[in-house]
Amino acid sequence: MAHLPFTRPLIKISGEALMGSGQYGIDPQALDAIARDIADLANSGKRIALVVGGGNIYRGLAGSAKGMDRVKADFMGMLATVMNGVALQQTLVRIGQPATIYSGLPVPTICATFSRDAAVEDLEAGKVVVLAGGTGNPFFTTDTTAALRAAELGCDSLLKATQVDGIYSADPKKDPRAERYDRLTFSDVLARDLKVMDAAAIALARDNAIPVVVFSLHEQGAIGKVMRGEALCSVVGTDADA
Ligand SMILES: Nc1ncnc2c1ncn2[C@@H]1O[C@H](COP(=O)(O)OP(=O)(O)OP(=O)(O)O)[C@@H](O)[C@H]1O
Ligand SMILES: O=c1ccn([C@@H]2O[C@H](COP(=O)(O)O)[C@@H](O)[C@H]2O)c(=O)[nH]1
Repeated sequence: MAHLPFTRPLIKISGEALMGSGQYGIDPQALDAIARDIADLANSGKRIALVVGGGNIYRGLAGSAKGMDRVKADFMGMLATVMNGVALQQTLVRIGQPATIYSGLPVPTICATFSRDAAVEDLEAGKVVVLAGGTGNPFFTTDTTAALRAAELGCDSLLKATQVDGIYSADPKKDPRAERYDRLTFSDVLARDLKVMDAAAIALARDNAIPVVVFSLHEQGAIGKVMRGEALCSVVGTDADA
């Protein structure tokens, strides 16, 4: 496993990872562990932007499958990511790591609406920038948000911290015979319809030449470990990188 040379990563934190061993919501211990891992990385000089998912609270598709209007359900999903984002930013600040939060969905009583220039200024000042509220639009996901914000903020990589230790030939939670890949191209992921991230996110990362790294957040210090080449991951790049 190789050390990852990135200095300005955008890290997408899975909402489900915030549940810890629970089935729903936010586990304070899991939140604390993730925040400490991120703070260690920030202290090593990396400029870090974070996009947080909402799968521990609400997903629009699940809501609409049960009869909810899709657009309203997606707004509920985006609100879930605002809750996770506030929890993460507050935990970072509590442990001494300067951090700001912006939301793509305007909720001005809670936090500032996303501004690219303000977020870049915060990154340059060494603050961790938490990006909640998705893109602010229904029919998208926080993976697409992560690829979009990575391009807007000039990030050099998109690290997807999730439930699985990489990209497999099929969903490893459903197919125990699925094979894990160390390296893939964007075209591989799209052509083989590997559903670890949605196609819109992969296409945006490809078009902006932003490598994508998928790894598991389950181990203590997982983000630091993957950056130092001490944990499994799958790297998606252009044909030239592969
Ligand atoms: N080919 C594949 N390789 C790896 N994982 C896959 C693949 N296809 C589907 N998956 C599934 O994708 C999941 C990760 O994406 P998912 O959108 O569910 O969660 P997330 O983006 O990490 O965040 P959230 O919990 O906030 O929704 C993995 O847990 C895995 O079960
Ligand atoms: O731009 C966006 C981002 C997210 N949503 C909704 O939020 C939930 C939670 O995000 P996950 O990526 O699934 O963690 C998602 O299911 C959508 O309902 C959105 O509408 N627009």
